[in-house]
Amino acid sequence: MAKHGKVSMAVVRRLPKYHRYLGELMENDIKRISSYELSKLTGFTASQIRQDFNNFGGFGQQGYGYNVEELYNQLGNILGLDKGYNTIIIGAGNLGQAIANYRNFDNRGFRLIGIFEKNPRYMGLKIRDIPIMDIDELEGFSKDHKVDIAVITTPKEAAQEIADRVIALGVEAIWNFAPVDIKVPEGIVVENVHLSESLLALSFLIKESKRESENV
Ligand SMILES: NC(=O)c1ccc[n+]([C@@H]2O[C@H](COP(=O)([O-])OP(=O)(O)OC[C@H]3O[C@@H](n4cnc5c(N)ncnc54)[C@H](O)[C@@H]3O)[C@@H](O)[C@H]2O)c1
Repeated sequence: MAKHGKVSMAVVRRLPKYHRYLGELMENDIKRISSYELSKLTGFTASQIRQDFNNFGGFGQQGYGYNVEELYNQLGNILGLDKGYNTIIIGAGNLGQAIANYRNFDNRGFRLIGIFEKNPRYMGLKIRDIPIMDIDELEGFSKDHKVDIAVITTPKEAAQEIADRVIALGVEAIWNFAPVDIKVPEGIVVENVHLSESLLALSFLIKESKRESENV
């Protein structure tokens, strides 16, 4: 299993789920929770949860469980949500616009500061007050703004070139939606979101579940 620092990627993938459930518990004014209750919510075993948290020193207290708000904040810090990231989107088509319109990313510290496009018909338009700019303005823009994350929502043919371009400008993290595995130098992080791969996995699961019910 791949590791990120000392922590395995499997743990990294579970952290956002814990964080989301804890956020919901806070909304419902629940102050503390045992690992058993957290396991019923998340579907992970209680020992898995304790092991996961032990990677970061462990947070619970024997006989008390976890303080929901404290754990939520600590996991948020571990996920880096306390930092705040300047984010740009490249490709203002269907998906780029949908992401730009989603306010929740901003609420979590992913500040959208610019949208870039090559199609002239989008120039001068804004999404939630963020201007859509010509892709040729990217270099000038990044002289005045520190960009932490670039979201790539261009067709796959343009994705690698866009990635190289933003990396040359100092961007260290890419959230890539184009169905291509972008190559990056060491030290640059990429999170690929390949929606069609997820859909194919769903198709497989449908097939398996039908097969199992037919065999019952
Ligand atoms: N829409 C979805 O639900 C979905 C699902 C799975 C995967 N994807 C992937 O996400 C990406 C975007 O999909 P979409 O549906 O939004 O496509 P789209 O065609 O609506 O939008 C892509 C936009 O990128 C722009 N673009 C192209 N080259 C560019 C460049 N060099 N610089 C700046 N902008 C450039 C185009 O002008 C266009 O506006 C694609 O790679 C697609 O395969 C989308």
